[in-house]
Amino acid sequence: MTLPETAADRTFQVDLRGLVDLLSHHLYSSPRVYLRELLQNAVDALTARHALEPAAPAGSFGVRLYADGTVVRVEDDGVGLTEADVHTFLATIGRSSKRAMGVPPDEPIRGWGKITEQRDDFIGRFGIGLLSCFLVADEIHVLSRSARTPDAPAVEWRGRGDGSYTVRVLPASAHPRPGTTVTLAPRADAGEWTRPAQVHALGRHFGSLLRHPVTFDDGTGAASVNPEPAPWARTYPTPGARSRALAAYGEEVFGFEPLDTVELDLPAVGLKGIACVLPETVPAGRSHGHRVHVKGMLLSEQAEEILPEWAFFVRCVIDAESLRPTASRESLYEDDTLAAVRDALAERLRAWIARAAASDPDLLARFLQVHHLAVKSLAVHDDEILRMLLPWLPFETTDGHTTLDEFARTHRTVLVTSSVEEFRQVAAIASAAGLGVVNGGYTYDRELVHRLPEIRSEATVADLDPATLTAHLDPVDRETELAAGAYLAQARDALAVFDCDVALRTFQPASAPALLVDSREARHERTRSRLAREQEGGLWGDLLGALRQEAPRAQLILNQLNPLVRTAVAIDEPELARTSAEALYGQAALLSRRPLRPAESSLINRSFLDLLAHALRKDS
Ligand SMILES: Nc1ncnc2c1ncn2[C@@H]1O[C@H](COP(=O)(O)OP(=O)(O)OP(=O)(O)O)[C@@H](O)[C@H]1O
Repeated sequence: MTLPETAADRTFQVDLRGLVDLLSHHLYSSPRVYLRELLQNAVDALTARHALEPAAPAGSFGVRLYADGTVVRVEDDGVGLTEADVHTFLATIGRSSKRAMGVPPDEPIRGWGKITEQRDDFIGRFGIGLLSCFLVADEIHVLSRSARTPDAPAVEWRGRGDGSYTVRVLPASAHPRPGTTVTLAPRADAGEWTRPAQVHALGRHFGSLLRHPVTFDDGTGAASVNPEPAPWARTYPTPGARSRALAAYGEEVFGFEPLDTVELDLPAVGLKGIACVLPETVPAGRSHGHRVHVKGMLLSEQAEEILPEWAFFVRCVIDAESLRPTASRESLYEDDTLAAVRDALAERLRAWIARAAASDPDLLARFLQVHHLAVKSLAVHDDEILRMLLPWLPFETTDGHTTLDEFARTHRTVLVTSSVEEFRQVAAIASAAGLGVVNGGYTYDRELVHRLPEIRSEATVADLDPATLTAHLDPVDRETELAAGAYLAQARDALAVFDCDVALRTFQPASAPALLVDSREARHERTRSRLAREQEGGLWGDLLGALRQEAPRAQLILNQLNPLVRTAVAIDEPELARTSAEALYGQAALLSRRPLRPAESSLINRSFLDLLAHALRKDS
């Protein structure tokens, strides 16, 4: 088959209904965004008007919203449109007057210095925002007069959802002043988004921080939508009044009373705002969106990209000049500016933590009480945070819940367990023996405690193993040891099935008859050895055998200070001696609160029944 010599060039046809459907279902989160897009176009038009008339005093041009239940109108004193503009920009989907004047979309933004020069002037850039009006109306009516040519006529554009439009040139008197008026006659099913009260609420929601005057009128009189500048742009009589006002604003926006409010200010990108520290713990990894305004206009309430993941203990409201929103406006364009903003804001939060650590111990304590897990996860990867905060972080220790700093002052060697269960086993006895032990069983804790010598060179940190503990318990005198020899041999024999050694020591509290010292690694090692023995010769046996180390044994340490133990070691009935050793092992295993193995459970049962039988026999 041969192709025709001259293939005629054709133009794509766009099915506007399909496109609007795509936008409403996949780009915009709700039909209410139509008002955001109209407001944003008005703001961009005001920006262009100020660029055209730089001498005009700030506030001389504004935006007026009107809704009376039958129409929604957005009127601005912006730069307006000529007839040619209408054809080029309004009637061509995807074409925007702002891209030509702003930063070209693909031009890379370089370092901080350049960002100031390359600041985007406009919020819009994709040339599709106006289409969002079709989410609530079938026709968009635009009446405009250009400020660029003072004696220009007015121009009217009617665009319809079916893709057709009309343009008419009207006498200047049809729009006496430069600017643009967009009017929508809402569809019956869009009443929810176009009722006067809703338009007013949406106007306040999206436009409360706009720097141009915005009013709302429902036919009964105009009221300001943004009567006051952003809370951080106001002046206050005292620094205290300022921080109270910022906290109150944070509470109004997020619905919680911030633990503290951090002021954010990055002049290089014209960014100002606040970070509100959450007063309650949030599960790590739960994302909390931040409110991002660009040139005062609220674009996103769920932006996550402005802070690194570790900063999940704050929620921010920011207003920036030059962050670039994506077409949906609900997130931000991932460019060098955003990366630099993220780094700089993270730095501000670090500085806040550092300041609290250095000069506001009360605040730091309240912060760490709520967010220590977040800080621990941060400190593991961030040396600076580690250096600043490790001494202040709370840990479970043999001195109760305390900071590492305090703990290291009373204990030259800080011992750390590798599991919560080990800590439970040894805490009381270790502390009676004068040892300082930290529970290293919680996420990050053991790793963090081991890094203590990096910031306190005089501190020594070691893992607590059974041998260390036993070495710190007082031995009994030779005579007592000899007298107990026969009993200890019986006990060792009875407990050999559990790979458990038996020793006699004296330790406090005297009420504790026995201590079972065992570590999770030791138990794993023993399970591995047992499997290797059972599988001897097979492939698994060889593999497990190769992995086998000298299996560390558990140790049952009997307390010579305990009256029951003193009686037990004197038993001369072999059966009873075995049963009492098993019962002491069972009780110590129960106290360790670790899960019992089936053999241990049956041992506890058996020894209990045996002891009961013995007691009853004795009575009869
Ligand atoms: N109120 C207005 N005043 C002046 N020009 C306007 C106004 N509203 C729209 N326009 C013109 O219509 C064009 C298209 O507007 P639209 O909202 O569809 O896209 P955009 O604002 O350029 O980009 P985005 O899709 O990112 O919002 C604009 O670029 C602008 O030239």
